[in-house]
Amino acid sequence: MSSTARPPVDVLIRRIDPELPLPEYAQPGDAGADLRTTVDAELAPGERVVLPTGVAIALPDGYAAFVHPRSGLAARCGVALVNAPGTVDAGYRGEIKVIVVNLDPREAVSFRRGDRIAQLVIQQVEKARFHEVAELPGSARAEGGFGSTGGHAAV
Ligand SMILES: O=c1ccn([C@H]2C[C@H](O)[C@@H](COP(=O)(O)OP(=O)(O)OP(=O)(O)O)O2)c(=O)[nH]1
Ligand SMILES: [Mg+2]
Repeated sequence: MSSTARPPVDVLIRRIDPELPLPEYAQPGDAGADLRTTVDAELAPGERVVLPTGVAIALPDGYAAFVHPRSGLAARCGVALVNAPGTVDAGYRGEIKVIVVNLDPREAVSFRRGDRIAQLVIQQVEKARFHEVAELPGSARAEGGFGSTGGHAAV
């Protein structure tokens, strides 16, 4: 059977921390490559921290990388990313960082150097050319916003 998978995009990566493994896809079909923290950290309930990952990348033009949370950490420990998904621009050459928050109301959470804390999803992104107009074309939704289709109180 022939595969319909597209070939992976080539991304240059620089190891800032030479001892830790590069980001890896845990399973062949995974969308995100796991990122590791290079430092230990303990977060009290409600505390946030910026964790370094020890890697920097150069994406091709027309791509971006998105720093997504790991669902297991969220479900087990209440760990979220403050800016999820974090956006890594194609032109960014600095170390990828992860802005982690402990949303558990009672328990502290600990990370050890090398722990997988987030996942990096690489995607093609469109660039818009904005055309200013006085009136936008009509649509079924029109200006109906949050909750306007029912189920929650409309804002
Ligand atoms: O989770 C993240 C999000 C961003 N970045 C890096 C890559 C990105 O290209 C840069 C800027 O991110 P963003 O544009 O989201 O932040 P900003 O506050 O708008 O900063 P800037 O004014 O530098 O664009 O920071 C990370 O390392 N991790
Ligand atoms: Mg920005």
